Amino acid sequence: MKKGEIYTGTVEKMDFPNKGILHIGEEKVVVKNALPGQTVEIAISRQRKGRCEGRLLKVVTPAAYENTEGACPHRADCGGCTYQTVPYEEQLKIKEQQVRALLDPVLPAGYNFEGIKGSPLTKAYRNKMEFSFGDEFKDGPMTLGMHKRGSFYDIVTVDQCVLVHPDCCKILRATLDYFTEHGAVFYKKMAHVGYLRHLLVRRGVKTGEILVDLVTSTQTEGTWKSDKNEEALLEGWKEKLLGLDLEGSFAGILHTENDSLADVVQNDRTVILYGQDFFMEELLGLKFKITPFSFFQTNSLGAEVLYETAREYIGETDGRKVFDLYSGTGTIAQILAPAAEHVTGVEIIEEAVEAAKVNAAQNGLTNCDFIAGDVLKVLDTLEERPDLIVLDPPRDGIHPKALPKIIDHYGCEKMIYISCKPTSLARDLVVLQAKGYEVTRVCCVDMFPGTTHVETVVLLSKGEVDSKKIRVEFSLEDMDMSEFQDGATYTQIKDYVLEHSGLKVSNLYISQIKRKCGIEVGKNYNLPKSEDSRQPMCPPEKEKAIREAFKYFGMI
Ligand SMILES: C[S@@+](CC[C@H](N)C(=O)[O-])C[C@H]1O[C@@H](n2cnc3c(N)ncnc32)[C@H](O)[C@@H]1O
Repeated sequence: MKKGEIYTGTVEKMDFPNKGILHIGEEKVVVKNALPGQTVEIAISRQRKGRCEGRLLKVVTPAAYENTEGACPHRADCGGCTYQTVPYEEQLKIKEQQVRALLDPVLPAGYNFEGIKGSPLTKAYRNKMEFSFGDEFKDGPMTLGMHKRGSFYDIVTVDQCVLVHPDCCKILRATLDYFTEHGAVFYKKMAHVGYLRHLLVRRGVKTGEILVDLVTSTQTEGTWKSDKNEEALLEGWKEKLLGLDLEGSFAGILHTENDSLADVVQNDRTVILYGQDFFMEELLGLKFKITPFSFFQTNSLGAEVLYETAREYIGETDGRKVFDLYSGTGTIAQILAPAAEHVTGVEIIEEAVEAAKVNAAQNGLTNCDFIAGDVLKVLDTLEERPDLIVLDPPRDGIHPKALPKIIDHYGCEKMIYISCKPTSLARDLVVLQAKGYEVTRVCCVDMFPGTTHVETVVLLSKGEVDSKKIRVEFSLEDMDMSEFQDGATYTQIKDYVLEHSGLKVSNLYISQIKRKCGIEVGKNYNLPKSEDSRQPMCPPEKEKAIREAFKYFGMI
């Protein structure tokens, strides 16, 4: 098979998270976003080391189970939801199969997999959305919404997005119309010029409280046409929002300045234009204060199912000391605190830790402490010995140096691992089992209907180390074994860079920076073939992001 050749075939299954698998003759081809049962036309995009990848050109025949009724009108363009046309029961089946396919090779045969729990809401379930300003076509009119499927630049206006409450869509539309009317220009992320960057909308599903934050650059000179100064421009925007006919009510309208080169929603300075800089949400009878940039599960009702599941797995906490590692705004800590003797939460985002402290006080909990810092470092300073540990790390899983530390220094009878990425979970479970933990219960909770994401909850109990029980027969195609060695794989580094800076980096760039940092790259790997051959050199912005990933993975 050659790059560019076009074929038609039927998708057999979908590997995590969105890799449709089909065979053209004897050849296995991986096609992103192609659903099982669909007959698709594809163009071969990559053929390397026995792995063939194709680009989806069109769906020739939909799968028998697909149903477009009530599906999102933006689904063809927006990169957000792959499973829009898949009935919910079928989505759950696909996700369950994908998680099992990743866990089966690393867990003992017959392990206790308890299935998948669905989300109480399958539409309008998200309490948070980050929209970007941009355009859909080169020099087209300004848009505000999500990245077009597979595109780094093009933005599709998603004012009928089905994942959020209609209030959020009205706010999006009003904001886009207002700034278009005033001739404001969006920030071009490669040229680093322009004003409007992102619109963050958070709305409590239980409380109906709305927090809106407009993120702009500080470039005010010549970036809009109306005669208003910045203050007047933002005042007009605020008034427009306050005049909307919404079901919920505004807790706050904010303006954040961000001049970072990376395309991520973050703040340099936030000003309150109306109300306050947080909104309240309720989970399992507790109240939580949520600030614009702190982590809070995006599906409030789904989070209740997730936390109930974790609480059930944990069982008795009476008189126990608990560590909640990667605690965010302290939700899990506070759900466990009423019965526990003491709970310690550790979280890297200071804003989230401050919110956790306020939340615990408001919920009348006096036996929780929250520490701001990197789990890897904070673990060295804790004197308390926990009876139980809850691990809820970010997508990359637990830092390769932090996991052995957690087990060796604090390893207690029971641990709960909540994971939003089954590949990193599978990797960490190998380490946990090798260190004597047994997986006693596993189940999935779907917090993200319509999308390919899924959460997995695992109960681990300390048992005897029995190497025969530990199966490490990985398919190298699904998982790179070098993930278990010191440092990180190229895929992990790429994922980290994309997630934390919004930048895409190539293997070539990573290897260039590895060399600069004196890290082993492998003989002749990505070296130019001859002295005068020209290779693109990693731009400074990407170098910075790659170095940050190296630091995160403890490689420098
Ligand atoms: C999946 S969230 C879980 C949050 C919380 N348990 C909840 O359910 O809301 C992961 C959290 O880990 C935090 N985090 C990421 N890296 C960290 C690190 N190295 N040390 C401590 N916290 C970290 C993130 O800021 C985020 O709040």
